[in-house]
Parts: sequence; structure tokens; C-alpha cells
Amino acid sequence: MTEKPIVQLKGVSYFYASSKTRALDSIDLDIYPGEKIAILGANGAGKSTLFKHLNGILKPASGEVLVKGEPISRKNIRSVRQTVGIVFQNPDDQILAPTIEQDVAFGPINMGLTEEEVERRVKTALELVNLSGYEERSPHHLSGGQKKLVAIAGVLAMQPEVVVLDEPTAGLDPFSAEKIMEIIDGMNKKFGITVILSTHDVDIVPLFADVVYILHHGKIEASGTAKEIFKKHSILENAHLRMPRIAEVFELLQDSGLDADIKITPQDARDEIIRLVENNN
Ligand SMILES: Nc1ncnc2c1ncn2[C@@H]1O[C@H](COP(=O)(O)OP(=O)(O)OP(=O)(O)O)[C@@H](O)[C@H]1O
Repeated sequence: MTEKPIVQLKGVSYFYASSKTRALDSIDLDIYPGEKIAILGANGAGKSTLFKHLNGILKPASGEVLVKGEPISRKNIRSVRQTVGIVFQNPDDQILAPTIEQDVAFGPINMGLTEEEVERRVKTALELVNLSGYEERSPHHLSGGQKKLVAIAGVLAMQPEVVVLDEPTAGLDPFSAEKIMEIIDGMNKKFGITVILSTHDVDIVPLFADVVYILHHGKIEASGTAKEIFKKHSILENAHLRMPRIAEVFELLQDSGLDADIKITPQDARDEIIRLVENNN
């Protein structure tokens, strides 16, 4: 039996009346369980608007969004929001309670779980984001990176099947960005959670994503593996994107007359450089 998409968008369009903007234009998207998806697009391309459709925060002007095969409706919205958790770009939009423990417990309490189960989930979620011991602290006195971790813990405590993250590494130092990507990768590997994220950091995309989508002016302009996507120079340029930096080195080597293949990850780059050195000796 072929696997069914866990989230599906069929011809989804969205229009913001206040800014007279068509933010999404006939989006078709099939997301399969366990996939790691990266959505790339310039500022204003429609990424956040797209994400708000994935758990019914916004309703399409036309088209439909299906979660586990069911169109999102008032009847199933609670279960949709348990299935699909969203971590917003600005954690301040998401963190509401006076302590970290209370904040992470908010979702599980609303699900009507027992006190013991809520406690267990909060403990596990804080462990997963390396914030054990922070339970009594105020989330408002944390750094930006730590606030993002609290927001992720709040979503993980709901035990979602799909986690959507809007620019999870934005504003983080390189070490914190790497840590957060490890946590995101871990939730996929350990629990099989489907992960959908948007990012402007093209360097992390080949290291993370199984499937990459390019969004431009509310339309999907291309989809494929990172290898396929980063070959599409004119689409990238048109969408105000670029290749990973490491790939630019191989373009420069080609410009210098070397028979170099373009590589997009440091590991592949190392192998290609060894090959080039050996061929030239
Ligand atoms: N609440 C809103 N009201 C009116 N227009 C909006 C609203 N939110 C977004 N827009 C417009 O819709 C378009 C898509 O915006 P969106 O926030 O989805 O883009 P994005 O790809 O997430 O951008 P960024 O990378 O800057 O976060 C933009 O033209 C934006 O100005």
C-alpha cells in the first residue's frame, strides 16, 4: 500500500484584504509522514501565511487543507492542532505563562490530560530541548534562543505528529542555531515527527531537508531534493535566493578551468576536493 500524505494542500489561495495581497496562489502540496521539508522564499514570499493554513489558523480563500485525509473544519480543529504543532517565528507570540513549567504545561492541560501525564510530558519536553532545571524561571527573562526552545518544548508536549517551525534559526548565534537544528533533527529521528520549516539559511538546507520547496510571490516555483533545487539557478535568482556558500567555491573552481562537480555539503565538498587533488597529481 502506498503511504498517504499526512498534510495535503489542494489549490490553496489566500488573500489579505487589508493589504490587497494575494499571499498564496493555488498551492498544491503533499507532505508525507516522517519527511523533513524546507520551504525557501524571500521576505514576503508567503511562508508564514502558508504555515498558518497547516493547522487552521487561517482558512483558504479557495482550495482546501487536509490533515490525515480530513479537510480542516470546526469539528476537527482540536485534533488537527494536536496533530500539527506550530512554532512561530517570534517566541514572544507563543509564550504566555509566568513560568516555563506552566507555559509548557498549557497545551497538555487544555487537552484534558491527568496531572501526572501533564507533569510527565513537561519533564520530557524540557529534557528534549535541554532546559531541565529551568521549570520555575520566567520565560520572559530568557535569551531569544532559550525562548525559542521553550516554544518548541510547548509544542512537543502536545506530542504532535507534525511540527512546523517558522525560521527556527533566525537571530541565533551559530552554536545555538546548530543546537536547535540538532533538536529538530532528533525529534524526526527519535519520534518520526514530520518536520516542516522555513529558513533563509540556505547552508543548512542540504544538511537537513529531504524535500525543498521554493515559494515566490505565493506560488511554488520548484520542488525536489536539495541537490535538484540548488541546480535551478534562474529560479533561485528570481526568488531572491542563492546556493549554499560551499557550492560557490565549486563554481569558482569551474571558472578557473577545473573539472569540478558542484557540491552543496561540506562532506561532499571534501570528497570532491580530494578527487580533484588526486586527479591533478
Ligand atoms: N496580517 C497581514 N495583513 C495583511 N497583509 C499581510 C499580513 N501578513 C502578511 N501579509 C502580506 O502577505 C505577504 C506574505 O507574507 P508572509 O508573512 O506570509 O511572508 P513570509 O514569506 O513569511 O515573509 P518573511 O520571510 O519576511 O517572514 C506579504 O506581502 C505580506 O506583506
